[in-house]
Amino acid sequence: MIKAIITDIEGTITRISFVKDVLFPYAAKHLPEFVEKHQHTPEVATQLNTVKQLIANPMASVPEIIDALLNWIKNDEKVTPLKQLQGLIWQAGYENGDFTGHIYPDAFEFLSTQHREGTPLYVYSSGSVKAQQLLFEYSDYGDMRPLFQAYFDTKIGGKKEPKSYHSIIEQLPYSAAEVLFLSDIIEELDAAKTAGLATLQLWRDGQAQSPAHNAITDFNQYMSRNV
Ligand SMILES: CSCCC(=O)C(=O)COP(=O)(O)O
Ligand SMILES: [Mg+2]
Repeated sequence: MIKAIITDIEGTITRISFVKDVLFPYAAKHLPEFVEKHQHTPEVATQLNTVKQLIANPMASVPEIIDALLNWIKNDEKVTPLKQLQGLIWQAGYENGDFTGHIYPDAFEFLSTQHREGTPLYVYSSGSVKAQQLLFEYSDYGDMRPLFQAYFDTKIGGKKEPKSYHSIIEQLPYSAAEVLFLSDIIEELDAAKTAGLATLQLWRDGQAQSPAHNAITDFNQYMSRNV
């Protein structure tokens, strides 16, 4: 029996094009100035040091670090220091009203219903916890943060690695089999299933499907119990 739900964000409850065509370009546009300006604040300096390690260049200059980060944005690489910096950069965009966090209407209805009926909801996304909370605080439906119990990002591990799901389950008062993981990406669902979680794929944008996981095109199908 499912007692809790962990949801992915992009492609599952949020349109992929909102992330790719709105959030990523905003981050790319503002990242150089943001890094130049905040490079000495501890929160940013820690991430810049991690970038230096990842590009195996301990002496990398700020422009070289910026180039690496912009390249990762271009290739949609889920690299933790980039995701952490993106969260910090998007804050201004949300606060200035440049955009609101996209949530599919059926996803909002589903999450609200589950919350109302007492099913605890958790988030696991490659976007940083800060980025997740901003998206929900400034969502199309207003502040959705009260719907969620806790948030996980790649600080706990990559989403395609079973051990990340083991680590999350260790922090929850449920066994793996009692938790449903929602995602649009087969490799993430495979990793969750290997860790013992129940899985359900959201198949909204023609993503690859796998017979290993139930799939729905929107949450109305889940709510009418067609899965
Ligand atoms: C949390 S909003 C930003 C989304 C993002 O940066 C991202 O990489 C989305 O990855 P997900 O794991 O939610 O598919
Ligand atoms: Mg996703």
